[in-house]
Amino acid sequence: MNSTCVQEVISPCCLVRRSINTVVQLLKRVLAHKNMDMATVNALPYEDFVNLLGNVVEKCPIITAAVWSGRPFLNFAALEAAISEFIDALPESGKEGVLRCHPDLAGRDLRGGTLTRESREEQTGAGMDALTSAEASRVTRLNEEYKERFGFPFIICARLSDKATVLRQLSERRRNERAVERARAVEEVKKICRLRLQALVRDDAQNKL
Ligand SMILES: NC(=O)NC1NC(=O)NC1=O
Repeated sequence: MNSTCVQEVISPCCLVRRSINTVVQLLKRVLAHKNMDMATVNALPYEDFVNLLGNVVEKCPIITAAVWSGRPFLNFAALEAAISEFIDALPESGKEGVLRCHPDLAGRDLRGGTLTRESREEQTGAGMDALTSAEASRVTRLNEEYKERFGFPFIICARLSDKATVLRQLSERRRNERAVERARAVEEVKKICRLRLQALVRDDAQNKL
């Protein structure tokens, strides 16, 4: 190490400057992340990529971690497709594992305030926090029946549903055959994923319609 380097490493002034730079970089990233374009996403280091996009599939950051190595993504659709393809390539037991990472609708986590931020916003948006006591009992009973039958929770994209739709679908879908219902639940996970991604990453194709 030459003397300039030594000075730079030990100079308090230099250390302060570096800390400020780190904070500025972090702030820039946080501000940019509200609605990142694809170039920003593609430039994210692994840790930031997973920190920012790790919950696009509920409590499955491993999926985000896995697709990171597929960068650069050409566009939003390519990123979304990489996530979908990862899920599709899982064995059925893996897909069910992904489904089991989802909280019940209007379940204990909603009541106890332990949902992820995304899930809370989605469930409250669909009125799951405003059920009458009769509705709440019905949802609890049907959720339990559903889980008993399939071994994973009932999943529906809450942002695309309202209270009536959730109740109707829960009642209807519990009669499905197991493989049909598993595929249906995976489709709902992908819809949830798309909307979560759109909240973070600019989908340029959306504005061209
Ligand atoms: N079980 C279930 O559908 N959960 C959810 N759906 C959704 O859009 N957000 C959720 O937490």
